[in-house]
Amino acid sequence: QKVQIQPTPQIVSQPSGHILKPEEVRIIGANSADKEAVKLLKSLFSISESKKGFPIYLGEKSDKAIRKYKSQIPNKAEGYYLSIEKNKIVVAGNDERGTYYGMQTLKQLLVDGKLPLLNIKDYPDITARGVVEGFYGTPWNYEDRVSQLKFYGANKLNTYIYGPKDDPYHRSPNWREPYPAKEAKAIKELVQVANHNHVDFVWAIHPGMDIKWNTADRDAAISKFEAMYDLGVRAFAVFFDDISWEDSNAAKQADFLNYLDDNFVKVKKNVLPLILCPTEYNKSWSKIEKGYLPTLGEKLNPSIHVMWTGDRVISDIDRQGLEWINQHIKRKAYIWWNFPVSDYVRDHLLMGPAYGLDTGASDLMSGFMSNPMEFAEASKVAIYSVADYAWNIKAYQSMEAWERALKAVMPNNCEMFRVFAIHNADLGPNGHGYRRDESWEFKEIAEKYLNEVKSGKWKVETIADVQQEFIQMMMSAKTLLQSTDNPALIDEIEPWLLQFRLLGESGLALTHLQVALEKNDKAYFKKLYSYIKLLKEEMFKNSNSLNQNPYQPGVKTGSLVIEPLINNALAELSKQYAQRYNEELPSIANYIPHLIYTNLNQVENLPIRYLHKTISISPLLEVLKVPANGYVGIELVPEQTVLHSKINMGLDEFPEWAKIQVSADGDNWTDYQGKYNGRKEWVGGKLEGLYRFVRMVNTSANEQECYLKRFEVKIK
Ligand SMILES: C=CCNC1=N[C@@H]2[C@@H](O)[C@H](O)[C@@H](CO)O[C@@H]2S1
Repeated sequence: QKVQIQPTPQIVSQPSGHILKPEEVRIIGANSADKEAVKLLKSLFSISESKKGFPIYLGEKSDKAIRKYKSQIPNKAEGYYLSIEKNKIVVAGNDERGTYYGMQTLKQLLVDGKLPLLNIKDYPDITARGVVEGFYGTPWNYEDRVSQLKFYGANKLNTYIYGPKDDPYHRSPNWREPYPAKEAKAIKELVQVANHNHVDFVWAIHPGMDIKWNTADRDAAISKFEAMYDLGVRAFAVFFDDISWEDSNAAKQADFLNYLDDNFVKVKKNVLPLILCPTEYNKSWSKIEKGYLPTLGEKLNPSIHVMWTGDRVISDIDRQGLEWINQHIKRKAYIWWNFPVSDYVRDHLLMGPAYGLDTGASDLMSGFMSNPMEFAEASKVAIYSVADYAWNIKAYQSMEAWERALKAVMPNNCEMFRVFAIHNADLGPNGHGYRRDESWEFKEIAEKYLNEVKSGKWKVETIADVQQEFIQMMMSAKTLLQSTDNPALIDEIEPWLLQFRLLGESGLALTHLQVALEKNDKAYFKKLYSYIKLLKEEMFKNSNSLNQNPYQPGVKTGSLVIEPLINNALAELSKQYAQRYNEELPSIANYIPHLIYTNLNQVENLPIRYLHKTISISPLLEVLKVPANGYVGIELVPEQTVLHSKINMGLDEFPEWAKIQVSADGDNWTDYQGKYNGRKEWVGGKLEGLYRFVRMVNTSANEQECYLKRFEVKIK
């Protein structure tokens, strides 16, 4: 039988039977072996004081206790040799972390009081593997982080990079200031938890918003690093991402990093190599001829890592893209993979498989970090898969890892969790154009069902298949809401569970509309229709009260297949009702008629929200580049009376290069007079007449930049 080990080991022998868990064990090498490994071993077995216990040899390749097995140990950082035999067990690490990982594997193999007889030679493909808490939004809390660090230890992830954008002591305005006592204490404790789980705690500083290239700010960074060093931090990063491009001077950034390297990292000796998050951090933003990346490649001390998100901000990672970047930065890219981060699609959860990762790229990366969602527990599904990928790249299978991840996160309800996860994977339309597959096992039935609804010739078994899926959604939501195996997870995803249950229920009711038509029961149809309306009103209420945030407020679930299926079938069946009974029912399918209006491909996929007569563009987190005659705005379908508009471009005053304009036909434009309010937002008032377009346009002759923090229009 095949043993299942996470992450997938490099070399495992075929098990030749098993032994029962020894009553008592004797540890040979306890005082020289890695102490966390010893602690883990003692937590698994009862230790006999006398000589008669079952021998477990534990230690690193330089230890006497395992000298006999030295030649079996892979000569790779964090590698280990594990052998489970009838009369002994050997856990031998190439280094301390290797021994610890050998013990983590042994722990996984101890199932139902039995151990398989086998031997393993194992080691990681990628040196630095883990998570960068680098998202916008509510930073993880202390308990989240402790739980994460333990999860990383168990899954052989060795790095956690602390860089939450919304921590004012990581970024502006207080990157120069030491943490207040309470926060400092928490970080000190987290570093200790990290050490107990063999995770390198990397503290990142983000000076880019207001750094001055002078000795004062250089030394401010050093003194902040010293303060973090005093809290136990032994690994550091410097982030220059998402800042205005004037400050993205590669030579200055490189000098700054080299100065920190020469005057802090190299001086301290026990500090890991520095990590830089560059401004030009993906290929779509790079203009090699301008020299940003080549300058970093030339000037940065060779030991400094350079982070990279791939061909785009949110991107698959492949060999070709890695070869491209590595040649320019003259080192192996340290990947910051923007999955399952959802800070640009906050109304969605990303619970699907981690795919789009090249299994032929193990020699091209120095690090692989997942940038997760603000929901720590929910992010573990993807983080688990990233752990499997980064440890053994060629063996990685995203779907298989995903199945195991679901079980790891919800051990007692993984089947119900799977129903939820499979229908909560895609992000919906977004500014990055990044999409994920969703409901892939239901798509075919959904297609068949909708075609049968349209033709009016539906089959009972198709309806039964669809009813089964909708009922399972309700069962999943209810079971998970009442589950106890991971309460922190349920707290995080509760809004989506409530929505998921209602979506399933509305789907089920929908199938009964067909029953009503079959029985020619007009009254029943109308009762069902108003029932579905009630369900949708409750979903609307959820979406306007839960998970509220200034970016993508609300709760979207099943948005790729299930929700459109229900809306399309509903529209179709109410049409059939109208034809049969010559009576129109009020439309309750929730489509938004209004559109984004732009010639900028950075924002062409941004979703439009429509709520209480206000139409708004989903905000962008990154810097928006607007070439001459570039514009972004809203197309009102059909034309409307504009009552009020608000636009926030993240600039202190309204730029002279921009104009706000309106038009009825998209050809003749009129200036829309407005002014800045106290919150540096442009505000425009009521307009006479009907308009179809409202836009911001760059009327200058050069490319300009701004942010798109808010763009909304209120109609009559
Ligand atoms: C290699 C550097 C990556 N830096 C990034 N900063 C931003 C992150 O803070 C966001 O979470 C992420 C998703 O919205 O987009 C870019 S990715």
